Amino acid sequence: MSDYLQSIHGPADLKRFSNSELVELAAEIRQFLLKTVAHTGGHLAPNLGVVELTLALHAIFDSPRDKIVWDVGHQSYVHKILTGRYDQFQTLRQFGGLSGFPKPEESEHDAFATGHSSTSISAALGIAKARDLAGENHKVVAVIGDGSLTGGMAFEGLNQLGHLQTDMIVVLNDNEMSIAKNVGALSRYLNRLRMNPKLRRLKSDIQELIRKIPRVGKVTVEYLSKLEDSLTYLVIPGMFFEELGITYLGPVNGHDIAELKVSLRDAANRGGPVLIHVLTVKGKGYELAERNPQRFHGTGPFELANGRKTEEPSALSYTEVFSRCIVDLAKSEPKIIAVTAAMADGTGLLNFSKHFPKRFFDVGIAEEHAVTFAAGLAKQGFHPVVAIYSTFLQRAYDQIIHDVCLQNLPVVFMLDRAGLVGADGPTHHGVFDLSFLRHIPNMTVMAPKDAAEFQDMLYTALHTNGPVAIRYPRRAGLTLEDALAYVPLPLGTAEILLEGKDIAIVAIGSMVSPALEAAKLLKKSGIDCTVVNARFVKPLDQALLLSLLPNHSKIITVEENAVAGGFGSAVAEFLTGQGVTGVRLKALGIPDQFIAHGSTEILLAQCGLDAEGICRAVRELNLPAIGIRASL
Ligand SMILES: Cc1ncc(C[n+]2csc(CCOP(=O)(O)OP(=O)(O)O)c2C)c(N)n1
Ligand SMILES: CC(=O)[C@@H](O)[C@H](O)COP(=O)(O)O
Ligand SMILES: [Mg+2]
Repeated sequence: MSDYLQSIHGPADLKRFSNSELVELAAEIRQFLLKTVAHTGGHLAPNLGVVELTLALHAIFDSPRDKIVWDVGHQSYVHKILTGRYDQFQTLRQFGGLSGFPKPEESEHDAFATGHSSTSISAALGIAKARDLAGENHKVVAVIGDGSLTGGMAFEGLNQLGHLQTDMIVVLNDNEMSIAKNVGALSRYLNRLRMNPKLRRLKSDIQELIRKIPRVGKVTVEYLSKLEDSLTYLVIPGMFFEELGITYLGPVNGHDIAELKVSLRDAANRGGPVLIHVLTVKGKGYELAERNPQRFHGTGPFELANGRKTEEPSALSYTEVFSRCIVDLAKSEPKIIAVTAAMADGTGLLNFSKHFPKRFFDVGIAEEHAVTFAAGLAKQGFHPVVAIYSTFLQRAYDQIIHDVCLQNLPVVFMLDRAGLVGADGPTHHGVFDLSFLRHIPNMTVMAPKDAAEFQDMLYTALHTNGPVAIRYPRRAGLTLEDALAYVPLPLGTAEILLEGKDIAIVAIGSMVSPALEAAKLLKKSGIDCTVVNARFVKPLDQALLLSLLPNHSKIITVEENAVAGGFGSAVAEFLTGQGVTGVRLKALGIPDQFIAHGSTEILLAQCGLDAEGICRAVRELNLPAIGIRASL
């Protein structure tokens, strides 16, 4: 095994490497990736697949002068290692350590921050246009996966790229995988290109032949060039990218550094928009990941020898509860349809897809489409359940308003990963959904305090004639006595869990449990709290809130969502709207800043959203204030 990595401080150091040395370096990087990610966890398989591609990119281009934009950015580890972050790499995804995604604050080589998919072509085009407007001269490369290419934004970018004819390269990293096997007509199309290298050779043979015919006047040249087009379309149906005005190169073997370098150089020399179709193997070089790339797409720490997770997640997660219940409920309710945007496993719908293949739709990475598709189903009498991580639903804000809520359609939104998600960091924290959903007319918004209540909420949502969102966190460790039991909840009803007299803590969802814990601790120091499980952010339990007022002049709300516009705001709006004065209100939640990556325990504590933090806030609020009394 070579020992080159230590000596690479930046991509400039790569320029002196021969192709055979780069091959050795690729092997060394793979070992380093495996050793480190087995310890830290992270997106292993995507990175193992792009080792040669990243080496070739940095060997040909001159970062940071040339800009490389990584789509999603979960495959940027090799780029990080080669751009001066080798020494810090063992801090990957840990609090205070390297981010798992490109981050311009971290390095000048990270040309653009990413985390959500399908943005790279648009961002790179903007960067390339800015270069042209400023009269600068450098190259811009977008690296996008075949999964991310299914996102609508990618096509919006390609559409403008073909129109503007900007000098820019799109590297399409095609490993036939999204997180799961890539699906859809586009994937089928790429497959045809991939399977047809012979036809591609035939195309260049035809072009070569026509070029060799002696020129006999303009008309003949035009005729021949039309003939070339027709023959091309004849042998390769739908040369989609070229039709858009983007030169298509490939397919290229993404594990052959020499071939990659030739293609990248060729693309750079051509100028104008070029797409290079690169074929890679997700998980390359680690047999277990090659065999099961989905398992190693994103992984926690694991044992290298057998791939087993070092820390098995404790007990039950909300995802698992959902997975079981939706199958159970769908057995007696044939109108239930499940929709995912490329996250069948992550959202717990894999189970459903096996039980009800005809009632399950993976639409690809296309959250906007998923929501409007569900709206169409609902309009025709079905009851779609759209399971999308909170952070990715941000994409579909307009579709929720315009296509679902405006028509009051019964679509159920299952917002997994709501709140702080931990190691993925600010691009993935789901801390805005309560704010962006609760103000939409017709929408019902709920958040469960535990697994049993979660089941009741799912049942209630499926028996509500209008849009409903249920948001729940990534964290596991739930218990459930009665596996499949459902109690319908009257909409907009909260519950008092603990009666006290000094202060009311009104908590929602994941914050109910730390609120109860805080109340226990506070009781020991003589502060007697009422604890309310709000259950609904919309409709609010207005009667219960008003009933607190005679005995509580201090109310504290707690939510794992941005304070701005969230649950606490809803309570404050309601109380001020009622003309209530003299109540001291405090809203605890995510402050007005992006929260870093790290363990959720650390992050929650940092935001004051653990029992200790709630105690602190209660004590502060409980300090005597002169002349304040609640009144209606
Ligand atoms: C908008 C959005 N939806 C979903 C995801 C979750 N996600 C992350 S990577 C990924 C698959 C991407 O596939 P591809 O681009 O082909 O990259 P690969 O992992 O195969 O290298 C998905 C669905 C995301 N990051 N952003
Ligand atoms: C890169 C990406 O967006 C996903 O792979 C995400 O990291 C998955 O998160 P979970 O591990 O919470 O499913
Ligand atoms: Mg892929």
